[in-house]
Amino acid sequence: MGSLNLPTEQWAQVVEKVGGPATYKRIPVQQPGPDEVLVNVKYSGVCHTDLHAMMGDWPLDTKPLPLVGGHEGAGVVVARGSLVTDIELGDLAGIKWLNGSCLSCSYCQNSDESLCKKALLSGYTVDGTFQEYAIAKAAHVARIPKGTNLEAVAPILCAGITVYKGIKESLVRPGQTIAIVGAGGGLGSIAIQYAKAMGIHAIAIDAGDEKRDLCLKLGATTFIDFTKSKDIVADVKAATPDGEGPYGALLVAVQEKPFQQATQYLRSKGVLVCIGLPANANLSAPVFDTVVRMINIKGSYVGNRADTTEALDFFARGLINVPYKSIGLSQLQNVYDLMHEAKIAGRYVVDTSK
Ligand SMILES: NC(=O)c1ccc[n+]([C@@H]2O[C@H](COP(=O)([O-])OP(=O)(O)OC[C@H]3O[C@@H](n4cnc5c(N)ncnc54)[C@H](O)[C@@H]3O)[C@@H](O)[C@H]2O)c1
Ligand SMILES: [Zn+2]
Ligand SMILES: [Zn+2]
Repeated sequence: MGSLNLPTEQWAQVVEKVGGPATYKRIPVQQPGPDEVLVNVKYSGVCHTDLHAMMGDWPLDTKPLPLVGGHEGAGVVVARGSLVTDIELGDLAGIKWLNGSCLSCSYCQNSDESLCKKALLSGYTVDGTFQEYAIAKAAHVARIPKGTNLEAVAPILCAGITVYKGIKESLVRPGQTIAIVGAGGGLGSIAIQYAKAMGIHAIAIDAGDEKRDLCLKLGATTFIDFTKSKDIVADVKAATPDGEGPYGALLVAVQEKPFQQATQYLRSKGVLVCIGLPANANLSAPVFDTVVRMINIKGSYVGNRADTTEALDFFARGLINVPYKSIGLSQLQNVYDLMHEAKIAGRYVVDTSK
């Protein structure tokens, strides 16, 4: 194994029981296995998924507690296993939700790596990036170009990849309109900019003046406040040129209701892309309408390695300005509290040095 000088202990945020809170404490620095790298995480974005993981919201077990969350980690490679030859010590790298996958099952062969049954999930089935030193499979770490601002790029590693892939899955084309539901949050605010960069009009749906101002500043064509609108379906349709509704809807909200509404305002042949993962939520739609209006309903789950490279390339070209606020890793629980109340416009990024 090759490595730079490493400490034996580090600061981390550790979840010790379901429901939290996360505890800021010293833990040992781990060594990477033969096909892994150790990344000195400088900054990590805080995704709503981290909060779902701590709260035990999903029908999918985490690794046995204690768990270190986090999966938008941007940093520097400081150690690599003996089999790793294509990333150097000192290179910039990103740890994403998909920490590793088997690379040989039929899903991996088809580049649907997120569907791999042996996938390792950062901050969920393996310890993640809310620590100073985190491990990932070398094949899966994102290659980040030299000179990149690690604080600004961190949210691309989950939010960016996920919404970029989701917009592609929506099949919405340049010149057409997409509805982004949950547009003022982390995924949503970044989705507005990918849509804009791809030449797609975005109808942003969320709540409150701060999120409205942010969405419009980031390039949304229209903002609809779901707490004020008397008829969301009518308002969304009215925001499209022919009144028929958008070609696609990207659901990044953390409540069930908007998933049900979306099939009603999509234009015929429209595509509903489900990305948000509210706890215990179900999705139903009238069969008759779905058939005769040819509505498509699909899920989209992060992205593969090519999506990662492409999403980072949009960032590198200056097309995506992640709206983030920075805070010390020690303050993570405060971010979770704000997130739980839907009070975060954009993304929080934690700095692992404080
Ligand atoms: N599918 C995937 O691969 C994937 C990847 C990352 C995150 N996620 C999930 O996406 C969701 C969003 O994550 P985030 O980090 O952006 O969360 P966030 O808390 O930053 O944003 C969620 C937003 O949804 C808004 N919202 C709530 N109810 C709404 C409603 N009825 N209509 C419109 N907006 C509403 C909130 O006001 C908030 O702004 C989470 O459930 C997360 O787990 C999925
Ligand atoms: Zn995430
Ligand atoms: Zn696989």
